[in-house]
Amino acid sequence: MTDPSLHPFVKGHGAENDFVILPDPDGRLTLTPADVVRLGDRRTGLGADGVLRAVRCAAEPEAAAMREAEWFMDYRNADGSLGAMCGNGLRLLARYLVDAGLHRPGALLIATRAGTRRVHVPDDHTGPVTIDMGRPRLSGAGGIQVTAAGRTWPAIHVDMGNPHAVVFLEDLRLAGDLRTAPIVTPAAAYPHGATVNFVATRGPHHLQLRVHERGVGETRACGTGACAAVAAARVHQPSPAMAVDYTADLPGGRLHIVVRPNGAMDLTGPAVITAQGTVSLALPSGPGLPAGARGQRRSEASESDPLRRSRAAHTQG
Ligand SMILES: N[C@H](CCC[C@H](N)C(=O)O)C(=O)O
Repeated sequence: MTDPSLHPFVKGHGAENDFVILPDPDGRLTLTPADVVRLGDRRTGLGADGVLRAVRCAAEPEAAAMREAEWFMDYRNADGSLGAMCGNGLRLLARYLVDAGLHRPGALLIATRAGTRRVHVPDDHTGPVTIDMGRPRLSGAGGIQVTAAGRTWPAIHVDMGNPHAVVFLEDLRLAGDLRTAPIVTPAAAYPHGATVNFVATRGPHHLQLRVHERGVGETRACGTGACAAVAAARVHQPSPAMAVDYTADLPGGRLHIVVRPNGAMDLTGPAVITAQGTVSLALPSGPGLPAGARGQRRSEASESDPLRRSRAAHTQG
C-alpha cells in the first residue's frame, strides 16, 4: 500500500536559485502555505527558494484566460506566499516539461500569474534556456528609497510582472549581510513587498548583482531581478550607444539579457535538474512549523493572499 501523502517532485536550479517542481497535471494537489514552507526548509524538507506546481491550464482556474498555453506555473515563495513570475524557475519548469516528454524541445508557451511567456528549450537537454520576459514597466514611481546596513539610497522601480526596487552601488558590500530585509520607502509604493536588487556597473554591457527576494531572502540569483537591473541601468546611465546585450553576474552564476528593438527582453541562463523522487506532503503534527505557517486550504490561501486578491480585483474590474 503506497503512502497517499507521497507526491512526485523534481529538484533543480537556475544559477543556484533553486526550486522544487511538483507535477500536478490534473490540478488535484491542494498546496498550502505550510506545505510550501516545509518543502522549502533546508533541513526538514527538500530545501528551495521556491516551489513550482506544474498544472495543465485546462485544470487551473487561474489560467482560464491563458488557454494559448498548455501548462501553468503556480509559483510559491519559500515563505508560502504566491508569486506572479519567476525567471529562473520558469526556465527550470520548461526544461522539466521537455525532459519529461511532456513537451517537445524548441518553443513552449507557459502561463504564469503575470501572463503567458514564450520559452525556448534546446533539444540537447543541457544547453541554456531562453525566456521572452516581455517589456519592463518603469512607471514613474519616483521618490523610492532603500535602507540597508544603516545606509539609505535612491531606488528605481521596475515591474517585470513582479515588483522590483533597483539600487546602484559602487561596492555591493555596502548592502551589508542582507540577513534582514532591506526597508523600502514609502511602504505604499510596494503594498505587497518587493524584491530589492543591489547593482554594480562593471561596464556598458556588464552588471553585477546581489538580490534580496520578496518572500525568500537573499538568493544566489534572480532572473526577473537581472532583467529589472538592466532596465534600470538603461535609465540610470543612458548612453547614445546604448548596449542591447548584457551580462549579469550574480553570486550563483551568469545570466544574459538581450533588449530587443521593441523593448522586450530575452533572458538566457542555465536550467539544471539535480534530483527527482517522491516527497511526503503530510503536514507534521505538533510543533516544528514556523509561526504563522498554519496550514490553509488553497481556497483559504486565495482569500488571505494579497496577490491573488489584488489580481481577482483586477480581473473583476
Ligand atoms: N527568483 C525569481 C524571482 C522571484 C520573485 C519572487 N520572490 C516574488 O515574490 O516576486 C526569478 O528568478 O525571477
